[in-house]
Amino acid sequence: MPFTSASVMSPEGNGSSLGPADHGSLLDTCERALGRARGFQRPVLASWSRPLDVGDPVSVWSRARRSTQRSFLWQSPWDGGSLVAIGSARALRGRGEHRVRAVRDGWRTLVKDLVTGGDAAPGLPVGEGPLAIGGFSFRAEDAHETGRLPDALMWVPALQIRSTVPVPGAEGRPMPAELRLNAVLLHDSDPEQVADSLVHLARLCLTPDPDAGRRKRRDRPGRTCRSTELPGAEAWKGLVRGATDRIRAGEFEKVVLAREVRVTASAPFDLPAAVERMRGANPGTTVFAVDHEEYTFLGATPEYLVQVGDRTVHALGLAGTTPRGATPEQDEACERELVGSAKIQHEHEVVVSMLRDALADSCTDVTAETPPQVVKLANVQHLSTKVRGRLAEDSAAGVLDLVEALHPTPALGGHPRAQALSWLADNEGLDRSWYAGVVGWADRSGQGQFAVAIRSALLDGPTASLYAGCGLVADSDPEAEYAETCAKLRPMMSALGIE
Ligand SMILES: C=C(O[C@H]1C=CC=C(C(=O)O)[C@@H]1O)C(=O)O
Repeated sequence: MPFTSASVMSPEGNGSSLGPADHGSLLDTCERALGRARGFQRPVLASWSRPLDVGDPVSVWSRARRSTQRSFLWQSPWDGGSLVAIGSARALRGRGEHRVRAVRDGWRTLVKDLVTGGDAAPGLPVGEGPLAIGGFSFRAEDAHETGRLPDALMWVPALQIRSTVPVPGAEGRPMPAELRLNAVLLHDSDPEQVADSLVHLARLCLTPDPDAGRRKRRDRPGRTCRSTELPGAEAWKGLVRGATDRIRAGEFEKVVLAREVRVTASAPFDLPAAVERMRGANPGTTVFAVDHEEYTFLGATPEYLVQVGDRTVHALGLAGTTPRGATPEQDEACERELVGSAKIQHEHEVVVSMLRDALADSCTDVTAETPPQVVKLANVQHLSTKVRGRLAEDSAAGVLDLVEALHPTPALGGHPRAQALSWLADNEGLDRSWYAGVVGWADRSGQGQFAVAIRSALLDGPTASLYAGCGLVADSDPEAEYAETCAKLRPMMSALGIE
């Protein structure tokens, strides 16, 4: 594809197009990577960047996501970071027990010979250079057995745009961002061809979509939906009773039991519209979407597993739930129950103490905030505790090592982990896939952010699997737990337009 300076124009005007000098600099980066690939006789990652102005990054994702097999959207309230990634320069895979480590090792090897070019954008949230993005299923075997999303899939995107999340009302107004184009060069690659195809991709992502307005107007088509609960409501409540029996018998202390609602619609779901609704209705959550082949996994989660920036580590204990009240008085009563219930406190403390212990292996100055805070979401409220530490001077651990150490926490699996997971494997009867897994990104110096993928759904055209789970302890009540899962499912139902 021949390059012309006018061929890569974004809708946002100045600062948002690539020129011939950019093309020359990108080509130079690819040529240097080729030289290194020939010298070392191994694949070399080339990563070229430049500052750019973008309007709403979500609109870039919306128009470009289906042009390649993989895309990624990330909008986080933690540091206001936004990431849109299209295409894949290199997949990093892992299987089984050591899947996170396998991905980490693949990533480390790839960035060892990294060749960079262009200019990085200053002043963006944490994260630097090319990123590895993607996630891990709840349990290593799940996805492998059923062939939906892989156990572990991270990849280096061909195109990544990092910026900050637009403040409400400012969507579409140009703001500073970094465009980065990545490719892996082999000893026999043609650098000109590589550079041209990256420019072609950038054009695709940055060129305005004349249909964007029309698409917004098609927001809620007259779609009809058929839903099935897996398992059925009474069977699920029976499982709750079975779990609490085992807990009282001393087999384990806590288990997080989930259920699925499978929805078949008369027409495919409108995912850009769903993302818009999730963003609008769930402030304070991380909105993510992972496109992999025909599947899309998306969610708006209030929980993060771990964040590493500048050698500071943050983990979050989020466990213990009550509904939101219909009036301020009722809401306060629900909050009092959340804060005052010994059962909920216990459910929460199990998570926080595991996080504290796990961080202590690689961190100094590990602290957990006390007392736990109350996080209010659209229709539920949770107990929340931030746990923080500093990576020890002699620690080489990065964010992926912490993912391996922490996942799954007792907020998703249970405690003790092995016994709870074994009970779930024998009884839950669910393919959780990436629900209650982790989704996020890592940079080459071990910084990164991983969210816990709850309040999420896995979509395949007109079929959606929605998930929700509850932490069970000895005195959990099946009816109350069932109602809690209904409340947790509601935001995704509304986002997808399922009534
Ligand atoms: C497992 C889920 O939530 C977890 C996170 C917050 C509160 C939870 C609870 O109170 O049970 C769960 O541990 C879910 O939303 O599917």
